[in-house]
Order: sequence, then C-alpha cells, then structure tokens
Amino acid sequence: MTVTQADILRALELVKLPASGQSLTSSGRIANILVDGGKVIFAIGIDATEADAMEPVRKAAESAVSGLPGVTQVLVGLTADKAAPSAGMQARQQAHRPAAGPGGPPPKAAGVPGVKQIIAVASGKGGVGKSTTTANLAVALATLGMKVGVLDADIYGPSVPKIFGITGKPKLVSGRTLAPMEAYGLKIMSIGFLIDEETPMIWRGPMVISAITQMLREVAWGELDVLVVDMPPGTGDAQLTMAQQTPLAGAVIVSTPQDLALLDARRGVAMFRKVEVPILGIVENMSYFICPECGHRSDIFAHGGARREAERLRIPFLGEIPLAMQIRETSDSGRPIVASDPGSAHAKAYVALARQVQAGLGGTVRAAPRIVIE
Ligand SMILES: Nc1ncnc2c1ncn2[C@@H]1O[C@H](COP(=O)(O)OP(=O)(O)OP(=O)(O)O)[C@@H](O)[C@H]1O
Repeated sequence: MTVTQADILRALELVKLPASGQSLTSSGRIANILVDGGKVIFAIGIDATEADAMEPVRKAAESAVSGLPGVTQVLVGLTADKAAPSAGMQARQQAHRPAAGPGGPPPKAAGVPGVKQIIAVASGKGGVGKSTTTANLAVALATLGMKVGVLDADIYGPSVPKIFGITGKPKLVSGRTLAPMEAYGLKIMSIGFLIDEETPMIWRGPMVISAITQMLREVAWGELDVLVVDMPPGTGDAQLTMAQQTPLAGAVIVSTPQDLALLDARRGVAMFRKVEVPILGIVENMSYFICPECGHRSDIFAHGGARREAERLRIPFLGEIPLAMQIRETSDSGRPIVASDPGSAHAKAYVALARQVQAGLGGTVRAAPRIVIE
C-alpha cells in the first residue's frame, strides 16, 4: 500500500503549532511532500528565530507520519527558506553597526552544555581545503592541551569521517542521544551519519537547522573546550541560517590565494559579520607549493593574497598552509598530518594556526573594526 499526500496531510492535522494551536496542515507551512515508495520527505517552513520552538513540532510530525500504513521512513526538515529574507533584512540593518568582536554581544543561539566554545571553519566556495583545515586545526588544538570535538556540518559533502578514517555509525546512548565517534583523541560527529546519502541535494539545505540542532543537542559531547564546526561551503541561505542558529564564538575563513577565492572569502567574512559572529581570521590554504622530491618552494599562485585581504578587511591573518602532497595524501587516507607526522613542517604550520585561534578565543585578538557591507 502506497501512502498518498492526502494521507500525510490528514495525519498532520493532528499536529498542532505551540503558539496558535492551529493544525500543521491548515497552517500552510508544509512544503514539497516527496513520497518515494515507503519513504516520505517534507519540509516545515519556519522563521529562523523559531528553530528551537518548532523542533518538537518537527518531531511530532515525523512520528505522526511514521504511524501511517505503508510508511517505512520519514524525514522532516525545518526550512528557513521563507525566513531568509527577514534574516537578510536584519543583516542589512546591522551592516552599518560595528561588527561584534570577542567581547561583543553574545551570540543569540543558546549554548551547548559542557561545550565551552564553538568555532566555525568556513569558506566562500567549495574545494579550498576547508575540511582538511578543520581536521588538522582540531588535532592541533588538542596537541595544545584542549579537549576538542569536531562537528561536520557540510551538508553538501561531509568528508570529516573520511579524513579521520572513521567507519561505522554512531550508537544511541539513551533516547535520541547519540555517542560521538572518536579518533585521535577527538569527539567527532558528522551530518553524513544523519542524512541519507540518497537525500537529494535540493533537500539538504532545508534540513540544515534541524540537523544542526540535533547534532548540537542530541550528541553526548561531554566536556569540551572547543567544538570545531566544518561549515557547508558558500554564503547562501543555508549557511547564513546555520551561522545564525549555532552559538558560535568565532569563525575561521579558509581561502586559497586566487582572486576569485578571495572574493568568495570576502563574502564569507561579510556573512559572519551580518550575524555578529566574530571573525577569528583568514587562513591561506594551498598558499605555495613544496616539491615532495627536493623540498623546493614555488609560489605557483600569486601567494600572499589572503594576507593582503585580511589587512584590507582589518581582520587577523592566521597563517599560510602550503599545497603539499603529504597534506593531501594523509587527509585523503584518514590520517591528518598533524596526527600522523606531528614533527613535519606542515604539521607545525597547523599548530601555529591553532595557537592563533586559541589566542583569538582567549580574547587577545582585537575586536573587528567598523565595516560597511558592500
Ligand atoms: N594544503 C593542501 N595541500 C594539498 N592538498 C590539499 C590541501 N588542502 C586540501 N587539500 C586537498 O584538496 C582536496 C579538497 O580538500 P577538502 O575536502 O579539505 O576541501 P573542502 O574545501 O572541504 O571541499 P568541499 O567544500 O568540497 O567539501 C582534498 O583532496 C584535500 O586532500
């Protein structure tokens, strides 16, 4: 027996909105119902500010539809797509205010118990080495004596499990709470464990809020000094909402030296400023090439662009990471270089980056100056 859209809407009549008591069906918030055999996927439209309040509604909708005959799997996402214009509007209003530094107003989203600070590693576009930087930065922070977790929130290409060589899935510890996976002394959770590989790309954006909320609140992180979040690349609505909904202490922007990547990095900086998340700084990845044979250094791209960009934007420059075969090989084979070859010059570059980030979190990096978003 195949479930129909009408069956689904009937089931959702029984789910009520907390504020108005109106049924979910009559609220007009249900969008894009997708039925694929026994699999049902749909979204509930919300304003970004309602994410926490609407999470119980999302769960109730999921369980109401799972009870229908013929349904084998239900995936419900909260989508802030409708809320994006208001987030943008708010951003425009804030654009002329001084951006918040580490001493500025606390982020709006609620903190995660046991987790002292959450930082985002972001990039204006894909493929610049954001996940490799996240992984090595996280291991490097741990070598500085911090208790570190990694949350892979890259909905479009979750690669953290691969970089850490993690196989298998996290186990439930109680109720809906998952135990994080562990590698190299870090606690690790990936959106790849929650979102089915078959989930169409178009669906992943709308699932961001519920997935990030789940990964922050329903994972037994324990006590952490810092949780490093590998953000989805780009500066679209999904990224903006995530930056707004995650209680971030700061953001690290990864860029390559090319002009185009720098332009994207600038957008990344502007996005975090819009939501008043302090920028810890920019890292230039694949900055120069080190020949694996002779160790000769070549500046294949006009290197140094990110440093100049950081100066221009008046944010800290966190350092240069070379384009090196060993970084790629270790990252692609599940042994980040800081863990597998800690004495190497490349590992030392990541440790230097980690020191800068740690200093930034400690409040020694000066507050970002007043900037006007173009
Ligand atoms: N400094 C580096 N030197 C050599 N190779 C690197 C370096 N940084 C990243 N890479 C390689 O570049 C590729 C892309 O890196 P990574 O997956 O970290 O990028 P990303 O920005 O997270 O990509 P996406 O946004 O698509 O997830 C990988 O094969 C990785 O091993």
